[in-house]
Amino acid sequence: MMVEKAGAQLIHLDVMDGHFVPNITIGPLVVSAIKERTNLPLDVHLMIEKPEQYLRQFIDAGADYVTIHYETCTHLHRDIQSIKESGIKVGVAVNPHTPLCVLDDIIDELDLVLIMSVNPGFGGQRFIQNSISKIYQLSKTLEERNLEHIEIEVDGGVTLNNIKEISSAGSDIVVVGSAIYKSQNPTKIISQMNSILSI
Ligand SMILES: O=C(CO)[C@@H](O)[C@H](O)COP(=O)(O)O
Repeated sequence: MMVEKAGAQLIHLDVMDGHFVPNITIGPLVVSAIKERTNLPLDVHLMIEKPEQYLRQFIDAGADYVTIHYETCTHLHRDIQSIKESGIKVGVAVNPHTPLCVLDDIIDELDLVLIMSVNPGFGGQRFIQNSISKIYQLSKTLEERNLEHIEIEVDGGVTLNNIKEISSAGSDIVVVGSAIYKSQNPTKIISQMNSILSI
């Protein structure tokens, strides 16, 4: 896989259902086909309503992380436990309008928090600048609560121009779509980003 050879560390897969977000992408069959073509961890981001009905299928398809949205889960704690019981990593994503405090009572159950830095649904959008203070705030909270093993992931509008600021604010994982896939030279972009991040 090109991005793996170029130095990507993880494959982030956007699953969209045309309900929670106004776009439709892939399902478990595609996740399992990608699993066969890479050794990188698969980070499956479920932008779907009623994710609890589909967790088993994405776990069986080979997800190493499953991330569900705070906004789609009526019984978030139960859904987190279902993912954890399968032995893979669990993440919770928050939309740009959702304050981090909604995670206060479940955050210690998590492996990852995904801060959406665009409104979910489409690639190619502009990074929402307020996300920087959100990343700082989460990073500070994790430090204060002795939860620094929880990874902070940032998704949407990441480019060569802002990746340093995003990383310095405290993110551990940055998801990059258009900046790589719409580039004339994706390998070079990955290598430049890795060098900015000292990877
Ligand atoms: O989940 C989403 C959008 O819903 C993101 O993963 C974006 O698709 C990332 O793409 P760019 O913003 O980097 O183009």
